[in-house]
Amino acid sequence: MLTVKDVTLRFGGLTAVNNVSLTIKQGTINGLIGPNGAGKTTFFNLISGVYTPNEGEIVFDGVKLNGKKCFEINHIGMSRTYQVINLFRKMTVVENVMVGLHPKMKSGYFSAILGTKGQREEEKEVLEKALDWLDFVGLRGNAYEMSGSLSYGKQRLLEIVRALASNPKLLLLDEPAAGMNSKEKEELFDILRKIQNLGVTILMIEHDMKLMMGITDYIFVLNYGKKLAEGTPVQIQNNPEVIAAYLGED
Ligand SMILES: Nc1ncnc2c1ncn2[C@@H]1O[C@H](COP(=O)(O)OP(=O)(O)OP(=O)(O)O)[C@@H](O)[C@H]1O
Repeated sequence: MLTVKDVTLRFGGLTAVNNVSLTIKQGTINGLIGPNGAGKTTFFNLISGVYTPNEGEIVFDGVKLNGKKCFEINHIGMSRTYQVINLFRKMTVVENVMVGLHPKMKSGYFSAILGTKGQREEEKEVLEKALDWLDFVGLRGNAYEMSGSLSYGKQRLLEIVRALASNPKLLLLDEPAAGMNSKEKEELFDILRKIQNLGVTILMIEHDMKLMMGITDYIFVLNYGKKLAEGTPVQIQNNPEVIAAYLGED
């Protein structure tokens, strides 16, 4: 569903992503790992349209992405979360999810201003859908709290569900478990499985190796901008080059 071919991105003299090729299969959970500065977030920024590659090609669901803007890529079915939490902190939890749903609303700008019956009904539908999504990640009880007042782990879940609300085919998660305690990580594990069961493909950056090795079908390893290895979690854990560069002997 996603094919990246010989992609390179340079920041001046620094080659942050260096001739990387990979393929992601529909319905799988994929990990992207590697040491700090390896180019993982830059790689996410490339496939989600924040940057355009200097060289190479990115094809998603049959569409070439090079040169497309983030919102266009979102429309064709890719959504993402960020390493730094990026919620509307002064909006309620449910409103944050409604923002994720709004691009799908049918009624136009003028009916929104005039508050027509159709528009009010659609708002109600959007609210109900948003509440259903909150149920999906166990946040319905927090629906009317300010999102900025949620615990860190819950804010991460809210980011994920907001990204999911636009019904992506591919979901990119940048360090979803960062700052979570072990109970929250267990919940995240179950939620990731549920997302996979919805038919959504996942690519995630994560430093928690227990979570990564337990949940992913396939892992890609970056080191100094280059792809060092790819394989199943067992293959990656036993790869001497990956152990030397990133995982360590333990
Ligand atoms: N906008 C930018 N301008 C210049 N250099 C950048 C920019 N963004 C990232 N870099 C550099 O590109 C390299 C890759 O960074 P990137 O953030 O993609 O790594 P990462 O693998 O995500 O690291 P981490 O695990 O620390 O988040 C680093 O050397 C970084 O300093």
